[in-house]
Amino acid sequence: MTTAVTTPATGGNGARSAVAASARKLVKAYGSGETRVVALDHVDVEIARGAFTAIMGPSGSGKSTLMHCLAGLDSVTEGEVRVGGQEITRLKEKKLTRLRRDRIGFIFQAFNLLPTLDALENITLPMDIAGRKPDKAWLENVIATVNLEGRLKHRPSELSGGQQQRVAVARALAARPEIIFADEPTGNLDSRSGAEMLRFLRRSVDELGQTIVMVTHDPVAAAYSDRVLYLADGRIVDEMDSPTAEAVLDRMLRLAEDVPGADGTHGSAS
Ligand SMILES: Nc1ncnc2c1ncn2[C@@H]1O[C@H](COP(=O)(O)OP(=O)(O)OP(=O)(O)O)[C@@H](O)[C@H]1O
Repeated sequence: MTTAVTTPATGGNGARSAVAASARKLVKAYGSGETRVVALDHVDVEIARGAFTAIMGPSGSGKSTLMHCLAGLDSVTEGEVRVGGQEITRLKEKKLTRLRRDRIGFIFQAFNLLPTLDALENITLPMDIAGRKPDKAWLENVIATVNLEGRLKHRPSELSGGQQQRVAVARALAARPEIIFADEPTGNLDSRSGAEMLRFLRRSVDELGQTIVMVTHDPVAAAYSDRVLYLADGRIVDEMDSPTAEAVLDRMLRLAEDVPGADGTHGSAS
């Protein structure tokens, strides 16, 4: 089974679709002949707008590849990907770059902050590069959401790891992207900063209406989401709405019995 059905977004304004991004019959293969690896095997998925979606699965199951294809960071072998209704798989690199810059936000494990800029300058940098003026009220809202009001003039070296991560979150939120992709965003944080970060992501969905897709190995992190998609061997094999950490862990263990390698010990995607 490779189908995941979206949860309808509540309270839509009618003009925007309830789906922020989608993939249809998405195949991504690396290499050819003997060394060909099918990382994604006919994946159908819809990412609900204004919701927090977690992608889980064992190492090598295709999580990062799915995220990169949905974000227009990686080309696809077959199938189509849409962001906000726009088909992106056949876009030329220049248009893709613009789409990523204007409509997509990223949070990676490494925060990629510029050391010579202060927190506020780091937050507005993508908009400065794009020549866009930040919406002042929105920016203040984002900064308040991530609790950075007292730290805006600090450089990254003067901030704790958790604070730096919050700057990275604020940077992703500030431009009001259509969708934010977060790849193991808590991977390099201690558990307290990680929990803080996840609460901010949750708040940005609840209070700012942000759409977030997060790749994670951690059932506790996944429990902050609205919906968990489980990948194994390049396919979506299960999904769960309103997850709890216990339910996610239980499902992972059961999938490990059904799908060889789904316990994360020897995942393969061949
Ligand atoms: N550039 C590449 N060239 C060849 N194979 C690749 C490439 N990138 C990924 N793969 C393969 O595609 C499959 C899926 O990889 P992917 O990184 O998406 O998995 P993942 O679920 O994110 O793994 P992890 O949890 O370990 O980060 C793996 O078998 C991987 O070896």
